[in-house]
Amino acid sequence: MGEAPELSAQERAGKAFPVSWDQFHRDCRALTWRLNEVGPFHAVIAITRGGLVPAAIVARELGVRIIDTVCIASYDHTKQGDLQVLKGISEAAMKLGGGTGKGLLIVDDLVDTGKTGKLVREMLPEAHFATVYAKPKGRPLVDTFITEVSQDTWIFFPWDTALSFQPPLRDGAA
Ligand SMILES: O=P(O)(O)OC[C@H]1O[C@H](OP(=O)(O)OP(=O)(O)O)[C@H](O)[C@@H]1O
Ligand code: HPA
Ligand SMILES: [Mg+2]
Repeated sequence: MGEAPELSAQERAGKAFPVSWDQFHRDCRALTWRLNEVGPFHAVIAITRGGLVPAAIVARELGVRIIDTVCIASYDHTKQGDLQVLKGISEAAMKLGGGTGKGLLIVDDLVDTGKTGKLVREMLPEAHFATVYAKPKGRPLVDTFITEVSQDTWIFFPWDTALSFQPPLRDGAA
């Protein structure tokens, strides 16, 4: 008997949570309302690539113009592999955060298992970490987030999706 095919994280998740551009923008603005109570921040550090979009919106709302990136890859589409730091935090941003990240705001689209967030927190232990969405395993790592979804939910972001035809419920049943 052959081995069962390995399930992707998305397949394991089961439930789908699609997010439109409009919803994402609203959620980022709601996140900023909360962050405004915590700041001011010297700079925003976006965890690429998913953190780039919320970082742009949050930085615009908070009037922060210094934005740096930490480039980490872990999921190849929906399978999580080893974390790879492709680019670290710049020296200039490190200096602004006094070497520990104090006064810096780390932004990502979501925390899932928390592996990515943990790695960045280790680089900047005193920074504030904000994500738009959080799943229970990663939630303890995040200082501020907007919406929690269950661990068995897969979030579909608007930059990964497109509008497509859906057969009507009744006629489309196979
Ligand atoms: O909490 P974790 O289980 O570590 O997962 C969360 C991370 O996974 C996704 O990034 P991904 O590695 O897919 O890269 P991307 O941002 O370039 O899409 C997401 O944007 C988070 O950064
Ligand atoms: O639920 C998710 N959606 C999109 N990307 C992800 N990366 C980890 N978890 C997720
Ligand atoms: Mg990411």
